[in-house]
Amino acid sequence: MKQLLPYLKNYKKDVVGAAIAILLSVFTTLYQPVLLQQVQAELLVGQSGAVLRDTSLLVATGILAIVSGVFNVFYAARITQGVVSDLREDTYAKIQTFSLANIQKFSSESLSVRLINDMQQVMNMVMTIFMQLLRLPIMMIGSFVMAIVILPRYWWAVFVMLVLVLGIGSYVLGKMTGDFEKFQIYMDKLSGRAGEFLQGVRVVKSFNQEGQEISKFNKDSDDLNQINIRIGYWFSIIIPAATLVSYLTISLVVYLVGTSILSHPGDVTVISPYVNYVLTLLFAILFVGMAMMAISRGNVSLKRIKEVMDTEPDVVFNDQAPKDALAGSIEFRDVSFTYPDGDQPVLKHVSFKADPGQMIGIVGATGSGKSTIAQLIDRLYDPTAGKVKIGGSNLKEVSEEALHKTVSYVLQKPVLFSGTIADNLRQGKADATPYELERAAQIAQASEFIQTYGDSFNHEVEERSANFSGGQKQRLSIARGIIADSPILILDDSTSALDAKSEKLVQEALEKKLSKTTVVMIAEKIVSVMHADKILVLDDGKLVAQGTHQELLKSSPVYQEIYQTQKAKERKEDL
Ligand SMILES: Nc1ncnc2c1ncn2[C@@H]1O[C@H](COP(=O)(O)OP(=O)(O)OP(=O)(O)O)[C@@H](O)[C@H]1O
Repeated sequence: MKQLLPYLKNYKKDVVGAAIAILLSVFTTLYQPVLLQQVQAELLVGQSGAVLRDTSLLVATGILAIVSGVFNVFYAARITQGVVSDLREDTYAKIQTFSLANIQKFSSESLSVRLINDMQQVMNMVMTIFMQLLRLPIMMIGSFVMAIVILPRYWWAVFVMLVLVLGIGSYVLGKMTGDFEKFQIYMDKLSGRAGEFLQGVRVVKSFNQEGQEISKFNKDSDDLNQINIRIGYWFSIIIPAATLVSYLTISLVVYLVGTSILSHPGDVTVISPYVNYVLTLLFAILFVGMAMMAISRGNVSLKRIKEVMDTEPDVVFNDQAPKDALAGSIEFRDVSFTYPDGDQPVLKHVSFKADPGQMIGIVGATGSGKSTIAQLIDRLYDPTAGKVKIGGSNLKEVSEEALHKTVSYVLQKPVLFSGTIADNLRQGKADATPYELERAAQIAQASEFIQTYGDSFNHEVEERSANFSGGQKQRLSIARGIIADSPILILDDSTSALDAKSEKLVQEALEKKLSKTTVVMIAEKIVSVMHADKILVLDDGKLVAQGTHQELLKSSPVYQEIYQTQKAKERKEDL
């Protein structure tokens, strides 16, 4: 809860407004039964002037209760919206500083549940605090004291009732707290499941896996339901049990007052306000129970948000370093790397150099560590051991801006965002001119299909880029990578969905038009990189050979094997 205090400071006036409104509202609630008792007593003795005065006062306190209630809601809502939206923005900004390793540790689904569902729970908690928390203890103590003051002879009845109802409430709340925690964890799981299905919907459909996906989803949904039912079950016990205890107390007191009315005739006027105070006490306790539930639930969520806020980004940039682009050289010096959730190194003592303007090919079996090298060049992760340098500087000493100006990374799986084609290309260079858009599209062999759209670069990309083929998406993401004219361009198997002719055209265009750019080309097929200035051969995380195609054919058995296997396969396909 301490975590919310700095946010509350921005809403001091609203907090004061809410507190004043609550105090007024509590005062009117507790004062009304006293006025009622006075009116009854005055009616019995026929004091019509006093009846009129106190009835008017009763109406006035009623109006005050309504007005203060409205103001209370107004201020509480302003505080809640303000505090939670500030907290949400800060949490989102914090997530933006996370490295891939940070995100992987939480899982992207859990982060989105924390940003949306957990924030909603915190919102309920803050609203409850400013609507109920100050009011309820005063109401509880006030109605308890007033019930004793107006009927002191039976003080023990209301005391026993209080103990019983509080006992039931704290027992039930204790049972529920663990379930709130489980609820949020099941929410993470369920939204992870839904996210995975939606991302892989094509695979699910083509492999006819809908039935299996539905049963997995239903199982997680049932688990969530079970928790919800259990929470509802405890909730359904607390209200009838507490109400029963209160009505038994009232019946007992009415019976006791009835049997002793002759010796205490004044008690007639006490019954109605007494019932009022006992019921106020009951509702105050019930609302405290509900408020405690909202608070305990909100606290669970706040703890989950705090975990995000307290996480230090794994990758920290040097903000003091120059912001200009660096030269296009790359050096790996004895680099080893293990993924945060892995137990085996996926890169082992890798060392190589690339000079500005060179084309570097990286080949190796699937899972040999090719993409990992690319991710280390773009500093998505830091090496576990060794150094990665670009432009002669250790990446740990480079500013984030300089790195992003120097390295352009075209991912293995092309990702486009909803918006127009131009919007997507301009993610590579925000102020790209139409000429630059066209040049990048031509190099990536995307120009031809873009021109088939009447609206050309203004053609809309649908959500998850569903209106483009795999090859078109790859061409557009290559164009986005090219447009910035960065000194280093990484193409991570980025031409795999292109036909052989288009792939060759992209390579020729890259060689001709980006001759000063250091291109790191990761490829499954050797034919895609055989013209590179240097080819790195990876085998199970180790750099087993490096050199030109001709050199490797002579010196590297691994390279020869890959090349011969691929050639044999090609021949078979040609037949
Ligand atoms: N985010 C990750 N977390 C944990 N392990 C990972 C992660 N990404 C990759 N790996 C593991 O690291 C190893 C190297 O993966 P990498 O993606 O670098 O291989 P690759 O040579 O690019 O493979 P491919 O040709 O199939 O793309 C693999 O064993 C893979 O399972």
